[in-house]
Amino acid sequence: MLESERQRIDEINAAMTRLFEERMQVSAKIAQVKVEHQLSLTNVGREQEVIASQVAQLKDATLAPYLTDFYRDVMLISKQYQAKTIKGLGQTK
Ligand SMILES: O=C(O)C(=O)C[C@]1(C(=O)O)C=C[C@@H](O)C=C1
Repeated sequence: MLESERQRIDEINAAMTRLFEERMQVSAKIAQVKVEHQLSLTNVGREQEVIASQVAQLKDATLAPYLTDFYRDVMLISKQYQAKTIKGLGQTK
């Protein structure tokens, strides 16, 4: 019971983990540019744009509120990582 569904979830999780890691690496690079140009970490307009464009790609529109929450969480985690990255800049240890 549920073996094949859990196996598929495991495969999807593995793909998401790989993409998560890649996304966080890009996020850290953005953080460095933001420091150099003295930009704030949060860009509300960009966050709205990300959510709207991803929601528009859904085939099942009933998932819109869940995908919105998902990207809100992803971007919050991204900003937490950016803040930690920035704190580490210029430190020798
Ligand atoms: O695009 C940016 O400016 C980012 O810092 C990336 C990102 C994201 O993780 O997608 C994170 C924080 C911003 O508020 C908007 C988007």
